[in-house]
Amino acid sequence: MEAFQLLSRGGLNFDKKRFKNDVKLFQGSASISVDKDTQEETDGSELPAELDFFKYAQGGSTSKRKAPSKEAAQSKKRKLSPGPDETAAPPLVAKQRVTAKGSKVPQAIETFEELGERYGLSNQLLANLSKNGFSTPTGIQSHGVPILLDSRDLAAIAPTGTGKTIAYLLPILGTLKTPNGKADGSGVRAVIVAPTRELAHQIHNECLKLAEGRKWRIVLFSKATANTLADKNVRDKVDIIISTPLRLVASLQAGTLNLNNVRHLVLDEADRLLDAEFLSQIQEVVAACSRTDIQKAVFSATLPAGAEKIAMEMLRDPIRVVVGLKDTPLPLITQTLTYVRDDHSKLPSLLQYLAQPYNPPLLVFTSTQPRASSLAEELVLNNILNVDCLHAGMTKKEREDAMSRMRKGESWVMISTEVMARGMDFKGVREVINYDFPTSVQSYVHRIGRTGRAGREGKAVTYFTDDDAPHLKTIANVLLQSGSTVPEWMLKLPKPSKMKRKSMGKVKRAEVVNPARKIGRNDAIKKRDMIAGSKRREKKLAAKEESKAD
Ligand SMILES: Nc1ncnc2c1ncn2[C@@H]1O[C@H](COP(=O)(O)OP(=O)(O)OP(=O)(O)O)[C@@H](O)[C@H]1O
Repeated sequence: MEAFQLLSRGGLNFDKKRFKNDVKLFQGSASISVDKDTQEETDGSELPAELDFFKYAQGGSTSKRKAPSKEAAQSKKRKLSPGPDETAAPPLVAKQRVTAKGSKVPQAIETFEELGERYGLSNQLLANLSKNGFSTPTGIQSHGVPILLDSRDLAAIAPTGTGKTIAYLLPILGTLKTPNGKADGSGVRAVIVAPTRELAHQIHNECLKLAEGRKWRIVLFSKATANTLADKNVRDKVDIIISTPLRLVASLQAGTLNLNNVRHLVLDEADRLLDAEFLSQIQEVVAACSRTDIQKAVFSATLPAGAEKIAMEMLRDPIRVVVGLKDTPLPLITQTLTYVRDDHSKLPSLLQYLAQPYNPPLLVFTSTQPRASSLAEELVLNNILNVDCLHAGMTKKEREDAMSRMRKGESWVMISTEVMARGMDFKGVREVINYDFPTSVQSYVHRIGRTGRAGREGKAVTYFTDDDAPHLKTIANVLLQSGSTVPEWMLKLPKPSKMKRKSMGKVKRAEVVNPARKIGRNDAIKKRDMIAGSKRREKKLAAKEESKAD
């Protein structure tokens, strides 16, 4: 059985003693990095003297550490080899614990074929699963699919990259049966909501692959398609809409969309959709889905208590499934917390990191759009190859182009903001760098979850400065929970107050990552082109000289 399935499958009693060798394999990764001008290396027991965190901590030592740099050794082994999707699955693994709470929980499946026997899932759907390489269900698929096919409401919490998309798409397609609502009256029958355009697009693609061979009309809701669907005759033939909340609400308010035949409503990245920014839009969508027998499901890798309460109130007699530990990254991701003295020291640290062989594509998260653009420019000016940037301040076309380069493996370093943190599935991303500290545990879990997908190994590095220190313990606990070892002094830091927790990652940072450089984007591009031109001329000249010598 593939490592991915093993890792993410259910198994109610995870016996740590019995699997102690596997457990060991998961441990020993939170560490510690490179000691040059701007970064300090720390190990499990001692605190670098320069770190002034004792103002937060009670106890610990001030002596300098002497631990060897495990990171440096590892980086020597790294190869610069862009190849988005070919990473091998890891050789281990332990089963993840699954808890399913609710009344009359349906039995989980072991194989997709059981769905044919138990629920009459069509051979075509089963064939499409296998055609896409989905031979064995993951944990959330084993447990979640029967629940949804039993027409139950579901709150599903499962780690990043463990196949939640298929867990809700498969039952929807399995239940819709005939296309164009012939048997079910007219009008859209399923709505899937996602927080970003890019994620909605990705879900749409997954849905098309799974639906291949059937004539279901599956629409990615955009300005253009919303206009087309304003015509009721067209709209009535649509089976599934995949959309961001705002787009749906705009059409509902314009009276050009009707959701009163919707039988399935899925909120992907539910905690994000139920936060203050989206909540009223989601409430409007839910209210518009007026069928009393509608099935609702919420999915996410994280579901903090507040969001869970709202979700549970929205669902009817729900079953709550949790795979692994809530709000916890997969142990497949090697996590590192790296000290950098201050914000200005991050750029040299990153350049130093990129000067070593690394595994592209690499995803780098900044806290704001201007910082993402500024960092991308700086990398280009420093001759880093194939740098790209994607944030919500870019035009639709720019975002689509950046996505397309990323999918084709043409981007080696992608700089982004929270917009890319959730749901995006680039299987080949092997390294994530949190250039700016995440704003919450959830943000951390989702950002680093862009690597370590579908059973592959990944690596996540998080830079922290003195300003981030009050929140270090919160993230250190996440590392610990996911099986990484964490320096003891970090765990001795006091717990931040509720007030403090809210300020996590919200340090005031300059818009430009290199304040020494005050040039605009155009100047940066000009300079890059000039450098490239001069290199080309040099090469030409050298070639001429060579041929003369011959
Ligand atoms: N049964 C399966 N076997 C093998 N691969 C699978 C299976 N199900 C899904 N995958 C693959 O796993 C990857 C991750 O799936 P998906 O994007 O649905 O994860 P997710 O749990 O929704 O992650 P996130 O929380 O980040 O949104 C995808 O590339 C998908 O094709």
